[in-house]
Amino acid sequence: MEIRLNGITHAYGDTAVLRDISLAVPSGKIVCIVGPSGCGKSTLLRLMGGLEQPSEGEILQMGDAPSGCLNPLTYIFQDFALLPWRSVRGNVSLVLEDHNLPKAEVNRIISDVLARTKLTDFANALPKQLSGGMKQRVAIARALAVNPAVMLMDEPLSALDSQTRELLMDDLIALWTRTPFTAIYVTHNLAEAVRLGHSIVVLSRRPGEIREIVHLDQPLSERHFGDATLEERQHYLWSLMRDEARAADAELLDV
Ligand SMILES: Nc1ncnc2c1ncn2[C@@H]1O[C@H](COP(=O)(O)OP(=O)(O)OP(=O)(O)O)[C@@H](O)[C@H]1O
Repeated sequence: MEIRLNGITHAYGDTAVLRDISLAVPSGKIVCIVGPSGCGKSTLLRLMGGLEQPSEGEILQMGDAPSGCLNPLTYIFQDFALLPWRSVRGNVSLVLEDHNLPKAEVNRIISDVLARTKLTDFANALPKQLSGGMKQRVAIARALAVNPAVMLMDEPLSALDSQTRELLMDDLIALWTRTPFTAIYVTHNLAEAVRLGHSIVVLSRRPGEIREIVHLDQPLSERHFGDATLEERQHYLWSLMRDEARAADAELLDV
């Protein structure tokens, strides 16, 4: 399934947050969204997920969801949002409970997503026993369990330390390489954007407008930490954002 945004403009009261955003998120690709603090990245994700309606413009879902899709649009947040009293398996099974699936199918799905996220040996552990990186892998397993058409990822790695972030990026690349998924990935972190994005949408400061869409052709599986081409792209992104980020920072301090 592809998502298309046509002329999305959004305001909260008198505060203009997004202006005239038109964008296509192709099936099987990861589109990153970067931009200065407060430019409307999370708002854009909420609009795409249908949690809020835009003031102007339309958001289209084109094409069919994948077979076996139980929830077309699924969020992954930075705070994991796990139920502390449920095991890893119990947190994943939660999203399958209202779908009247045969028990054997539920077990098959859970075993599959735990294997894909390397959590099989931790199926019975409670969240408090897990590191931050493992907790986020549970959240990813839970998202994959519903076989979503599009994953809406809001700063999914930003609560993790830099080494764990590297490991999770490798995991996400391995997951995507095995079975390509469609994702919109909001991040502050330009290193994440150039590692994971097939394209990177650079927003201006609020009200967020598209400054540029940067396309990266290098296959995800060939993108590695310290890669010179990626570093060059990262510098380019920062050159697009630097002045606006400084202005947005000053604006926030004035409030
Ligand atoms: N429900 C709301 N009601 C009123 N204003 C809101 C609401 N949600 C967000 N805003 C405002 O809209 C603007 C954009 O917020 P948003 O969280 O989308 O930006 P962001 O780019 O994701 O920010 P950050 O980079 O800090 O995570 C901010 O000024 C924020 O205060």
